[in-house]
Amino acid sequence: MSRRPIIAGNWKMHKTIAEALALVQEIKEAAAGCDGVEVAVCPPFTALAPVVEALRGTDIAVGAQNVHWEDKGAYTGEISPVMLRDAGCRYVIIGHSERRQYFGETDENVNRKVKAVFAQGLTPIMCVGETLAEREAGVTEKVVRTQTEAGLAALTGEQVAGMVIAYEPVWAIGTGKTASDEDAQQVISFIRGIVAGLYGDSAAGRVRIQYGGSVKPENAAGLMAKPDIDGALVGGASLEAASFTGIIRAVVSSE
Ligand SMILES: O=C(CO)COP(=O)(O)O
Repeated sequence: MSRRPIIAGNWKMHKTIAEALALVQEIKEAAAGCDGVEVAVCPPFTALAPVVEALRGTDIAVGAQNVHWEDKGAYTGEISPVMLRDAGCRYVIIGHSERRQYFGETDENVNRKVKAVFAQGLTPIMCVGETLAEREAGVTEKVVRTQTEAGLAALTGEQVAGMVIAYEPVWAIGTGKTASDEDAQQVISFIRGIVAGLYGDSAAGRVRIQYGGSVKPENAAGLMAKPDIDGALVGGASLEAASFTGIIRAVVSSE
């Protein structure tokens, strides 16, 4: 089963509109011809519509970094799936560890958001991953299983097959510490097994599962060469065109 890898840049809380437009212009030029992988950028909300406009006519997709589960209502400060579709998004990152850690995101809310995003025809990038304390306590699989099962509850097999899951060990995010290729492969293959148990082999064979956590041009090819790793969710290295496109090229050449 061949799955097209997806390299997505999670810009987090970085870039004004002008900076965002300058970055996507460079990415657009440098990523032209990298057809073997799908490329996506996830700017902050304020830059979504201008970035969508700047990327019109290219294959580069745009994603948001969070969403509310209701389509509209009295939820001051929130952004709905309808609004993200309206802005031209294709993807939505849901359940990032920074949202779990700093903003009280729960597994239950992740699941609500995943379902709400599908209802608007958008594709979730659902994040799971253990903290350092959890890894050291030997409960990585337990934590990842709980997050994955709760996040994927009550979906259809076709929905799961079409979505993206990102395995991001919290201890590897922004720390410069990357999971070894083998450790990342092991947990990602474990997640694929959970999907198989819940939704069958067909969905498990099609769902794309990314690795995220200090991915750089130097370590991307080794990670992507692993059989179950279908791309990367890139933080810091996605903020500069040279490093982001370096990752894309490393992945294209390892395919
Ligand atoms: O959180 C991440 C992507 O969502 C990873 O961030 P870094 O690539 O900066 O470690």
